[in-house]
Amino acid sequence: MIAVRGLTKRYGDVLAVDDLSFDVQPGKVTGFLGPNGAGKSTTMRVALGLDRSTSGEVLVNGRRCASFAEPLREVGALLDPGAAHPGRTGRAHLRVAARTNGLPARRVDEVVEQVGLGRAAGRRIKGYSLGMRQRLGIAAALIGDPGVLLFDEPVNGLDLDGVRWIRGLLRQLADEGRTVLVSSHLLSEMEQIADRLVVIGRGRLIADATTEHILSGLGRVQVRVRGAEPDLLLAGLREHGLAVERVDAHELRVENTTAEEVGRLAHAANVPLRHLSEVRQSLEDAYVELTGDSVEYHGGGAGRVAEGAR
Ligand SMILES: Nc1ncnc2c1ncn2[C@@H]1O[C@H](COP(=O)(O)OP(=O)(O)OP(=O)(O)O)[C@@H](O)[C@H]1O
Repeated sequence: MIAVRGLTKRYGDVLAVDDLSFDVQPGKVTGFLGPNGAGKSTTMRVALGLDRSTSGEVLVNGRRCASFAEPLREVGALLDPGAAHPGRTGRAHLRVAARTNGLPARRVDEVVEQVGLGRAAGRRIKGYSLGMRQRLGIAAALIGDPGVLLFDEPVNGLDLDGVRWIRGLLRQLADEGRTVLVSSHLLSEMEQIADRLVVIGRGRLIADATTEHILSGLGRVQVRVRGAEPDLLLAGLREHGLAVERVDAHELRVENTTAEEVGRLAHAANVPLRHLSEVRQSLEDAYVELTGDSVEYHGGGAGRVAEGAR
């Protein structure tokens, strides 16, 4: 389990993470979602003890990572697949990781097999494709058989086969009861992988709930309507408590209702209609709106998705 508690991280004038708190539970894939620069990598680096928090803390299994004598047995991470020494072979890279964490040499062969690195393990890392580097990084994350795993944008730059393989692996790791946190800036990717989502923007928490709950709250329906007398129609709809906005001189946009309801109210107000349609906002558009101005949404504003069913 991972517990992020009031985490704040400043780099000079840049507030990268701003009083962030959330839990990551075992047995589930938790997606860590936010636009570029939202603070995902910073949170992960602090969690791993690679960076110090300005205030607050991240606990892994109740302790700070820096306090683990053999950290790879507790927590594995894929942060920067380019970080391995290019002149070493993949196998040598993994041997160093095993040795410094008191792990038996056989773990090297086991993880090479598990990630499908095959014969490439004997080649120098500088000749690796991005996909092979990702697999090597994941092998290093898994080498200590840890209960907690952090993956920072693991599907970046992978082909479809690689993406499918990572999805399957994340699911398997969660099904084995491990705590799995995986970051992405793509809602479409997380939608397919994550059981829960922690959404951040500008370092602050925007949403923390099941993926299903967040998705159902995002793709809202709007009704577009054009009538013979827009002013009369607008007044008639507002009278019934509907949120109505003017799109232009002729068209109105009505939130959180159905075309049928708007048609019924227009009829009651005696306004002939020229156009009536329902538009479902795309999830990606909704996500951009949700994360676009996180300050506006923070603290229970209209766009904030609160905790729902677990
Ligand atoms: N070492 C650093 N020095 C200065 N600023 C930093 C440093 N690391 C991160 N930042 C800044 O902190 C903010 C959060 O960055 P971070 O990399 O954590 O975001 P992210 O959500 O992981 O984004 P991305 O998806 O682009 O990786 C950004 O404004 C970034 O420029």
